[in-house]
Amino acid sequence: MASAARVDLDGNPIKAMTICMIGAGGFIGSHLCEKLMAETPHKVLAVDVYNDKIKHLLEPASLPWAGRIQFHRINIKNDSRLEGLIKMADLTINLAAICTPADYNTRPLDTIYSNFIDALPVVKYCSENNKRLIHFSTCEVYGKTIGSFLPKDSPMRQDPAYFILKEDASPCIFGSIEKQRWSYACAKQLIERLVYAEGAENGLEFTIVRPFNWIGPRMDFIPGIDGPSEGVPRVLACFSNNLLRGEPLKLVDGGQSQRTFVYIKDAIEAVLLMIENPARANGHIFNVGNPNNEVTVRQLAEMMTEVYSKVSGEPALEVPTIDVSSKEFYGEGYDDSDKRIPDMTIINTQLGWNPKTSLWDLLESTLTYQHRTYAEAIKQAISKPIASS
Ligand SMILES: NC(=O)c1ccc[n+]([C@@H]2O[C@H](COP(=O)([O-])OP(=O)(O)OC[C@H]3O[C@@H](n4cnc5c(N)ncnc54)[C@H](O)[C@@H]3O)[C@@H](O)[C@H]2O)c1
Ligand SMILES: O=c1ccn([C@@H]2O[C@H](COP(=O)(O)OP(=O)(O)O[C@H]3OC[C@](O)(CO)[C@H]3O)[C@@H](O)[C@H]2O)c(=O)[nH]1
Repeated sequence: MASAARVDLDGNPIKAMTICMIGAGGFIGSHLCEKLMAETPHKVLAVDVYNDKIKHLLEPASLPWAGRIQFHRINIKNDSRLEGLIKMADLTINLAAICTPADYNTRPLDTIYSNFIDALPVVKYCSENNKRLIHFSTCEVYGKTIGSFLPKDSPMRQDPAYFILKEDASPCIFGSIEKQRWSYACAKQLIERLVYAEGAENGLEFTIVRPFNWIGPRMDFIPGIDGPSEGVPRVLACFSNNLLRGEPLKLVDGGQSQRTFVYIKDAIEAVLLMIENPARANGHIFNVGNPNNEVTVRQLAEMMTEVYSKVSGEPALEVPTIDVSSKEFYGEGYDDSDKRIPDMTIINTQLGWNPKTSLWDLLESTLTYQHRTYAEAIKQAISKPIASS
């Protein structure tokens, strides 16, 4: 039976479009490409320096969507082919970024260039060619909550007005300049302001996405297995690496920071709604997160330890966590967001989207993937004698 014609939220038929996806080879990009290939008629021009996370979508030629996804190995810093791809597409999605906190204070210039300078031509080509842009920013543009400046024991800290982060109301509050951690968030803030100005002055049709800690399979890398041994990925991969190696999980400054985590598969649903409902998404900035999944980093470590024990069948360590200073773990210039709870009003109103997956469930499916993918390789790596110097 022919599948029913797909319609948008207002009942209009959805026409097949061509999407230029920059950064398609990354964590979010790979899941978005999977969704677009499996559930839509759209075509993807996948632009990235790497394609290992989307190779399963590109080969073999017998895949049902073959011909609808093309990989272009391009570094957008310096490649004249970029404008041509943007002109070929109906929509450009820009995911490209250095977005691992360990880089922000140690590679601040690369971080600023990647998140601001390198995005400038993408915005320019979209605006000059009247092409729609979905630009990926970050929840980190909010920085710290207003409540974090109140006395520690102030009851006002419990008032949502002091911590709920709202796209069209909350300020962006960063640390001082020598806290170079904020190089990333500040670069993201300025590119948001440039996109917004292109919309206001030149009519660019844009949507800005502020992801709130999206996690799931294929996020970052496991150091020493599919990434550099000395690499420091984001917390999911750090903790997964510790669990896979039977090491205690390191809690930076005691793991007191709070985060809300959303399952990548829930978040991708929100992005697909933005893609296929331009009339509802254009001109908006969207928080995309799960306010129901808030934990401290310490609680995340405890939950991941429990879930990993269940999926691997291995007992947890007697002492599953150790505290480390941020200076020791990240080096000079680190600082942190205290709390990140997204206000969901705008995305609910415009797109009717809400996340579905609990933190326990998303950790169970993600750690099952991590164990299945890496446990054997880690066992081999650990059993190999260290080459004598
Ligand atoms: N994952 C999250 O929870 C999260 C949270 C906040 C913001 N974001 C934002 O979402 C976007 C995607 O994040 P992700 O988690 O998929 O990260 P990722 O690092 O997995 O993916 C980024 C991709 O961009 C590519 N890239 C970087 N610079 C490039 C260049 N010059 N030319 C071509 N390709 C380049 C990288 O090779 C990588 O594949 C980023 O802009 C990030 O700031 C993600
Ligand atoms: O081994 C570890 C690793 C990290 N932490 C602490 O966990 C918190 C979260 O860290 P992380 O996931 O690396 O990143 P952030 O949430 O701080 O910022 C990211 O969020 C969005 C994005 O923009 C892109 O993904 C990025 O900036 C943090 O408090 C670490 O200190 C730990 O204790 N142990």
